[in-house]
Amino acid sequence: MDRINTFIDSLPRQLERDHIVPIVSIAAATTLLFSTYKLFSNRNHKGLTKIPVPRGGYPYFGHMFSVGTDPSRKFAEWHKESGPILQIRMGIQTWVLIADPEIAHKVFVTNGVHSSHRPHNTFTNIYSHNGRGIGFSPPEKHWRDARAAVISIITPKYVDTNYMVPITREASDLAERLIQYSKREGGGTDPMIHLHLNSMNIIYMSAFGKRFESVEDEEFRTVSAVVLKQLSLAGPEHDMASFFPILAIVEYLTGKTKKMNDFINNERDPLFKSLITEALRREDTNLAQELEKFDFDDKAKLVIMSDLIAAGTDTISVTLCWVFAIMCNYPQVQKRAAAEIDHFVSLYHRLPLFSERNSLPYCISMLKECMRFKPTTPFGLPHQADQDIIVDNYLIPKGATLVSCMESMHMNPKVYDEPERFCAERFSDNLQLMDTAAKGKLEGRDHYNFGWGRRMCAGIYMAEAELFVSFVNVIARCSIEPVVDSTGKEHFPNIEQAVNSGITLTPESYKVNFVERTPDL
Ligand code: HEM
Repeated sequence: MDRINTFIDSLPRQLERDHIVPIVSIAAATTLLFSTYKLFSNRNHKGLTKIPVPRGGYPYFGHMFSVGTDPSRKFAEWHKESGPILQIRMGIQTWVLIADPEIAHKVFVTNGVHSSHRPHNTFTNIYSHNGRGIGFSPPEKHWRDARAAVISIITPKYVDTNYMVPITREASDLAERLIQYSKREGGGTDPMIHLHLNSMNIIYMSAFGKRFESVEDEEFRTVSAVVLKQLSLAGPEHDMASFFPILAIVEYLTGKTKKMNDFINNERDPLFKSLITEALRREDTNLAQELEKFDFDDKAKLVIMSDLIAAGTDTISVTLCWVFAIMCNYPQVQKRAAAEIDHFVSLYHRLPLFSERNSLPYCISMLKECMRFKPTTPFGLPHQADQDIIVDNYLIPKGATLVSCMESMHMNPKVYDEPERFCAERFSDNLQLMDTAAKGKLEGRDHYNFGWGRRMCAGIYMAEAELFVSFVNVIARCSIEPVVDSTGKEHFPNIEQAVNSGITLTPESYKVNFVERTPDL
């Protein structure tokens, strides 16, 4: 009951507690009736193994209050106790949590036809104008067309021909900015905003044919805020009504759903409309122009562009933010990576291109290990089963939200030796492109950050090109060092804690010094 009271206390202040108690009680009664009905109407699945249910479930609320503020850690704890596949209830929703890549492969790839929907979410429904675009649309014709249109301008060949110059220029600017801001600010700089400008400029150039000069740019700040707000609102914590339908009343009374609608209709849409109009007038080819060749309505075009900017910005900056934090904490690894880059430069008097990545095997393996060690998203983007699925004799019920638990998967001792240890050479025998590894056989996968099956990330090649080129440029120019306070104490970024930012899992905000070691080449 304490947990229920805590929950009630946490609800928006505009609603008096006295109003909420009856609402929640009605909800509890409704669900009890609903559960009883479900119990009697359930089909008989004789001979199947029941998916283990972790401790901590409560009537009506299910595991909602046991999940706590760090669901990724909690799920990892449950997996350790109860196994690699678990079933929990989150209000009226059933979630199936998966920590074993073999099971995930069977669920998302072998049974991909029935495991590629996205679960209902109030915000993503508003965001996507009822299922338009790629990321949150049902796996039907519109999604296939939208995905194909976007993939056509981020294929490896297209990226090599069209984006390598901007990627390299942005990476060089990033290194310079990090050095200058470290000098200017004294006491270190927080790299996050600079990383955001770096990844935003690349995807912005390809989508709209324009870029921003500095992190102070007014428009950059506006677009950046819209992107981050979208990613944050898409998190399940903003969607209580999908777990407890009765709370739709609360969300209506507090105006939460209206605020989401207002944000999309009055902020996101006008911004993207004007960006598209501007992009269509440009001479250089960009995605906005490419989309004109397809039969999408205006809203669909807008959502596709919004998907691309959201998918290609924060994911890259969060990943690099972890990489830099890890480098500062592991100076010997950083030195070895720098030595490998310096060796290339001493031979060719220039930095390596992405197409020459095989000359830097230590850096490739180390980047993969960073992504294994600190996953970019806690759960990828959850899928949903559109019919009952049987895997390893377990019944995954129709409608279940399917969650790939990245942290648990990446710390699974069945897959990785000594998973808790950061081991930069771990992938020395698997230097293939992340794109090839993700799309190939299960045994050849390096990590699972890019998700699964039909909904797998559409931009893996571009993502790795950005990560590699940005990393090489920064480490070639400077060393990443801890901030030293007036008593001489060194302060390292905290890599033990992660902050759940909706879809991504970011490091706690930190400052480090990017100390120049070589001039720009
Ligand atoms: C480190 C960088 C990135 C990470 C970790 C990442 C991760 C992911 C994940 C986990 C998904 C969901 C997969 C699933 O449902 O199983 C996804 C989807 C997607 N990603 Fe990425 N991504 C990254 C970069 C990019 C970039 C650079 C682009 C585009 C240029 C991109 C475009 C997309 C798109 C369009 C989807 C939606 C796919 C669909 O629903 O069909 N991503 N990404």
